Amino acid sequence: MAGKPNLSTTVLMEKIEKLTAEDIIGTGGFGTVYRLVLDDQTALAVKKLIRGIDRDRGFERELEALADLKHKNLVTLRGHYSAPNINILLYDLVGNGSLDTWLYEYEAAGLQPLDWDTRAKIGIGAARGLAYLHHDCVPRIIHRDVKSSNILLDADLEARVSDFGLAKLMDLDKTHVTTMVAGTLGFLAPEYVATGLATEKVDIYSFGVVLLELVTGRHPCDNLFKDSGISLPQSVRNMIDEKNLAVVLDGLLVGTCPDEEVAVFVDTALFCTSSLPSHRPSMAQVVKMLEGHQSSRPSIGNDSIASSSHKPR
Ligand SMILES: Nc1ncnc2c1ncn2[C@@H]1O[C@H](COP(=O)(O)OP(=O)(O)OP(=O)(O)O)[C@@H](O)[C@H]1O
Repeated sequence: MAGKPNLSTTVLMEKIEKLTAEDIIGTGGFGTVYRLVLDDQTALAVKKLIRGIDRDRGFERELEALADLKHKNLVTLRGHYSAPNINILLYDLVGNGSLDTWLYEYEAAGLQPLDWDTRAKIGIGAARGLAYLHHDCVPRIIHRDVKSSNILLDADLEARVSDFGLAKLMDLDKTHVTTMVAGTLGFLAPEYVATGLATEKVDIYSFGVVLLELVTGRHPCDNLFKDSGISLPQSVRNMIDEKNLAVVLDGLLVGTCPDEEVAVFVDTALFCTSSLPSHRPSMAQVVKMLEGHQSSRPSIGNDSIASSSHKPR
């Protein structure tokens, strides 16, 4: 077992073996995630991978490199454990769920809709996390599966990017069967779908889609886009060409946010989702563009849309 928790592997594995269906947080393409609270109240997310990790192929080294990464906008990998029949990743538990739940299922989850300031904070935080992976890690890390369900929110609704590095590991092991390439259609850069070749620009495209989710409140896999064959970025481009920014704004935000801030987010998102990868900005540029909007912004709020009165799930 690599990384933290302050427990012997045996004790930890005993606790993990006792996890039941009641402890399940959710299931994704790589496996099932459980909540585990240790005696010292450390809360962990235990990801049980559906297929094995081949320990001879450098995965241990890769996982150890991932466990070394610390950034306030990344979900920390605390450890991993591989044995013939069990492969486990241990992460910090991020207590407030994923961004997609907050955007699309907030009513069912008993949450308040996200206000503009919080959405802007989440966009900037996620951009910083991704910029760290692209620019500050050696070798650099391409996420490959950037999407709103991989952006978790902590107690302060700060973004924590999850699942980085995992797509590459599992792709090497050919276990991720959700799509031919890692990722979810709707978020994927066209050249990634066509070639399967992942570069930083693939993440930047997907991040642009996430920015559009924050602004429009629309999921890129919405039937509307599937039926029309037009992607979320293309649909926003078309609408802005024809009319103005207000037509693309999430109805929940109308009248609550300054046009110039929304414009910065939309411009950045459209820049990120340029069809030619070479026309897309770097993540460092994205952070600068998004941060640029903050300095002189007036605070405009709407009491019906809360940021601080969220309820934990
Ligand atoms: N560190 C964590 N803290 C809290 N919840 C988590 C954590 N990691 C994952 N989850 C939750 O567990 C569930 C499954 O997550 P997982 O990352 O396996 O799949 P996904 O992102 O939903 O889908 P995919 O595998 O296709 O990317 C999701 O509801 C996710 O929000």
